[in-house]
Amino acid sequence: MRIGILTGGGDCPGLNAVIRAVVRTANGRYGDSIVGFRDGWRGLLEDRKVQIQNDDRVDRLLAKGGTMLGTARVNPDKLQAGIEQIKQTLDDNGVECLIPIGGEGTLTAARWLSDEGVPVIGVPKTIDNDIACTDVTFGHDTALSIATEAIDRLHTTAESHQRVMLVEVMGRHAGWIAMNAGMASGAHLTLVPEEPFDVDRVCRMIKRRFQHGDSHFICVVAEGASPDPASMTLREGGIDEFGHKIFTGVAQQLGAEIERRIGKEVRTTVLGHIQRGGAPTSYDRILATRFGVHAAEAAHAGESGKMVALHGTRIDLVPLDEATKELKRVPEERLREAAAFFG
Ligand SMILES: Nc1ncnc2c1ncn2[C@@H]1O[C@H](COP(=O)(O)OP(=O)(O)OP(=O)(O)O)[C@@H](O)[C@H]1O
Ligand SMILES: O=P(O)(O)OC[C@H]1O[C@](O)(CO)[C@@H](O)[C@@H]1O
Ligand SMILES: [Mg+2]
Repeated sequence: MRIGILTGGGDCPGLNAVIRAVVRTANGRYGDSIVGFRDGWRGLLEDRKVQIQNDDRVDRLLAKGGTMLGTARVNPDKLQAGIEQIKQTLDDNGVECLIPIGGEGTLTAARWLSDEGVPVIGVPKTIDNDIACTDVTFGHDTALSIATEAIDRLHTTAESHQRVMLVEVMGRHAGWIAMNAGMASGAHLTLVPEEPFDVDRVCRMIKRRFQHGDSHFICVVAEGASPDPASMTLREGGIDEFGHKIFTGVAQQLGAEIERRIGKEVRTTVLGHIQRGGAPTSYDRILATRFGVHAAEAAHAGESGKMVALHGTRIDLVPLDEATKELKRVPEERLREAAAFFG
């Protein structure tokens, strides 16, 4: 059998571990050959590929961050217009099943292809952990560890200067990184995209904490968090060529507003792409590896239109249709748990 593989959307620690596991399983167990397409869907539109051998080089990918195949975003309209080209490239390369590894965008495109009759098995990735139908995506644990360590460090410098520290973490539509990192590092407030925040309430919490004699205030802010429009207006950034909202720095703007309203000294740290770079944690290496093994097995078993998913400790197959219907946001009860430590 011949399997195609690609990585799409933002990179994420563990992508290489999936590629390695697909190759080791499909080739080692069944003698399948694997062709990798470069730079996400773009590689399929432009027929840019690499034959991936089951060799030492691939074996050493386990702990390496990033993706050996490269990744890219493609305007969804251009992608749709190129669907015949993609099918042609797959035919020309004798691909019998495609394994796209990506977030909700990549997996939505995978679903289109599957609807067009192309055998596809998706693998969910994203540090944001916002893919439905799977308990967790690989990459999240690594990003969380990096964010937690950073916030741990901010505690000591904030205490020394009696400052308010705002830490902006990734999380475009969902606040999983913010909420989990906030809880793991003992932050005093976490702001997430799921709930608009009220600036006056944030200011009241800060004032109260200092009035009680506490010496610092740490607030984790997801990049996609936004204020209640009645309480503050964020700068507009517009939409990029791939259809994504351009963020204008919510933490920085909130920090300026806090200083203006209550005169407290604020410092803002934006963790940015540091959260996505470097080696995956052992948890992510294992999850990515298990996803890769199961994706290869599913492809070989003739499954299609499915995504591998973690349920408890088991890896299952779920319909791509279900997985791409809506994003997995932080539910109310998790926000309530986190709120027990606010203030
Ligand atoms: N709604 C959509 N329908 C079809 N294809 C899409 C859609 N959204 C995105 N895509 C395609 O999938 C590619 C990857 O999507 P996107 O940039 O959102 O990354 P992703 O896979 O969701 O990962 P990330 O977690 O970084 O967002 C896009 O560049 C585009 O080609
Ligand atoms: O690498 P880029 O294109 O700046 O994308 C950043 C986005 O990708 C993610 O890391 C993953 O979806 C988001 O958290 C973030 O908003
Ligand atoms: Mg996306």
